[in-house]
Amino acid sequence: MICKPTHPIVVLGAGGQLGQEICKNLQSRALPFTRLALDITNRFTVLRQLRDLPASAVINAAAYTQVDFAEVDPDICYSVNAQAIYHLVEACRLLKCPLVQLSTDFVFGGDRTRQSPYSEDDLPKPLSVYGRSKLAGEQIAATWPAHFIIRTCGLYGGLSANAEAPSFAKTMLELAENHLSLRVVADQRCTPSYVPHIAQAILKLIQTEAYGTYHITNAGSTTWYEFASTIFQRQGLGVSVIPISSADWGAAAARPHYSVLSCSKYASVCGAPLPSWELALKEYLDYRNSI
Ligand SMILES: NC(=O)C1=CN([C@@H]2O[C@H](COP(=O)(O)OP(=O)(O)OC[C@H]3O[C@@H](n4cnc5c(N)ncnc54)[C@H](OP(=O)(O)O)[C@@H]3O)[C@@H](O)[C@H]2O)C=CC1
Ligand SMILES: Cc1cn([C@H]2C[C@H](O)[C@@H](COP(=O)(O)OP(=O)(O)O[C@H]3O[C@@H](C)C(=O)[C@@H](O)[C@H]3O)O2)c(=O)[nH]c1=O
Repeated sequence: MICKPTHPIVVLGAGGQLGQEICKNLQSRALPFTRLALDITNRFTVLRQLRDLPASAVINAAAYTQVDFAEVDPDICYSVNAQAIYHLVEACRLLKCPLVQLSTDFVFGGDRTRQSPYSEDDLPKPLSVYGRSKLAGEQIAATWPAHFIIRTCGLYGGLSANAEAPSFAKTMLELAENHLSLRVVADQRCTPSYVPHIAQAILKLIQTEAYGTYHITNAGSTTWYEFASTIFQRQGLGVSVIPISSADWGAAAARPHYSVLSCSKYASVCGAPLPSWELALKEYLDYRNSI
């Protein structure tokens, strides 16, 4: 069951920030489905639309990603992030092709003393409805042996409806236009990751038959406070960034204080790690400044 570099690939959630970037990389090989074209929670539609396609893989970039709203509406979050994956497993079984299921660093966080990067073998312990729903989705995807479960983190720099997708980085740059100071959490350490790098890494990995769970992020780690400060410093913006705690920010969903992912398994299968978050951020800002 090899995903040959010339064969078409189904991309679900093709209107999302990662889905769009994957389709851009695949060019004519993409068989893209936006939510409007295919609602993954509808088993009948999934099987009818996918069963006869000449697909060599199904990449599921569709998800419910509103972490705070998920706390008040867990049913819709679970139906997209978990229940729907049963339908995708069924479709991949019919198509005899691998399932590529995107997941998140938010499957971790419950270990509050953690201070070293999580490997794929570490026991997940989510803190939020979103994190638990994504973990459930992983477990369902893993019932199909030909699976790639890919955990990533803090995506930015992708497109949505042909404009830049909402992300922490974009929000910071927009807020800087009319704020002299911003309060940003300084007690969540993770690795914000640049969508073009993640999309390319996924497409490289799935050309192998090394099925399993992988962590794929840019290298290194930072806090949102440091990330925002670096953005403003690099852009020469005089915004003062005030470090605050997650409790001060007061979001509905709890976030991990530490969710850095070790990506050494990806590097050993694909030959090299991704660039550091600092280099990725430079690439993003250079691109943004050039348009
Ligand atoms: N964003 C991030 O920082 C991170 C994301 N991830 C994971 O990466 C993956 C991609 O995330 P990202 O691109 O940022 O997410 P987006 O929210 O940008 O895109 C998700 C897409 O899924 C679509 N979708 C939602 N519900 C359904 C449904 N029932 N059927 C079909 N499509 C649906 C959405 O459509 P619509 O817009 O119409 O609702 C949207 O286009 C997800 O699995 C996410 O959990 C992991 C770590 C970090
Ligand atoms: C806008 C803003 C956010 N924040 C905080 C809130 C939050 O804790 C942190 C990041 O905010 P965001 O809302 O961008 O991201 P958040 O929803 O925490 O991001 C997550 O998205 C999901 C889908 C994932 O899977 C994760 O990997 C993760 O990146 O920054 C501030 O402290 N100050 C601000 O001005």
